[in-house]
Amino acid sequence: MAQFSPHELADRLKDGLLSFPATAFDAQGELAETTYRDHIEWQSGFDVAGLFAAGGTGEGFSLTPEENALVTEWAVGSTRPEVPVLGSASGSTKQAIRCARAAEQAGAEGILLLPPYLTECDQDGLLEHASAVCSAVNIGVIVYNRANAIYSAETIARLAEKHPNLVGFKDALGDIEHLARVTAVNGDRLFYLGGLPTAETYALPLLQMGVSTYSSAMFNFVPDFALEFYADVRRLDHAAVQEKLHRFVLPYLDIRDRGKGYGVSIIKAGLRIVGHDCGSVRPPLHDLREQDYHDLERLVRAANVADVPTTQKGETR
Ligand SMILES: O=C([O-])C(=O)C[C@H](O)[C@@H](O)C(=O)[O-]
Repeated sequence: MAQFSPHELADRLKDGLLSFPATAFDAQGELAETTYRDHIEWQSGFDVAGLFAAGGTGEGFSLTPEENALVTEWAVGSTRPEVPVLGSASGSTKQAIRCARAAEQAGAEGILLLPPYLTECDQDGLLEHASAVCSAVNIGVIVYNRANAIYSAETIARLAEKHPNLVGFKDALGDIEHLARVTAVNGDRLFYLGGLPTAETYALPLLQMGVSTYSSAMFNFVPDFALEFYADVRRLDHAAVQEKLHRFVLPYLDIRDRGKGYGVSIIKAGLRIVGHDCGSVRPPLHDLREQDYHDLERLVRAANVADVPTTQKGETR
């Protein structure tokens, strides 16, 4: 049973950093329950506004619906009670409904609706898809504007009018005109969160457009740094944001951009480096190549963004 109404949830999420925990796998690529629960406990011990299980960084796209339900249940059971957990829904409309209902049953406070796979879709199709998921649950729903699910401002308005539990719009398109339309048409009926890869990069300029928070993938392994970055953004402290971009975020992007899918793989590498190993990524992603791993390790040390256990020093994987 959810503790927050959809609107209470939105109020809570919009003014704090959002955690998107990695999903832990064992050496065979199967879910690693204890490691995952430990990771959630660690992550929820920080001052985050919400925790999104099985999102993009959580490789939600590589989980079966049964695994998705388990991961959400474990997250709900391992987080601090004050930190709301949201589940994810993806794939066909039927599968997304199944995931959304399972998350609600597991005690999730909301759902992030990921894009459906493969096919292109027009606005009527997207409206029907998102509408079916919103109708299937009572908890809050956030749509993820990305890939084949690009919602027009009008589609969002129609969804918002029909479904009081649609509370948020997460953007990973990064098209300023599109975002301006969505925010102008929908105003404060929704809250807006940034979801471009390594969302810190865009956080300060997007705040001007009403995007008051973002999904921080790097929070997984440099939580203190990510929280300080968010605080700098909200204080509009340009100098502090620039300093952190130069010291860590930009050189981090240089490593992330060396491989497709590295946006997620680099998080698992970072977790290993800081001593919170959550295993490898699942195909179709692959882990960082050795040189990239070592470069990330050197960067984490040089930028002084996390403690690196001494046993990790110079260790090859
Ligand atoms: O679904 C997710 O995990 C995210 O949206 C995380 C993002 O990919 C992004 O915001 C990031 O990399 O910080």
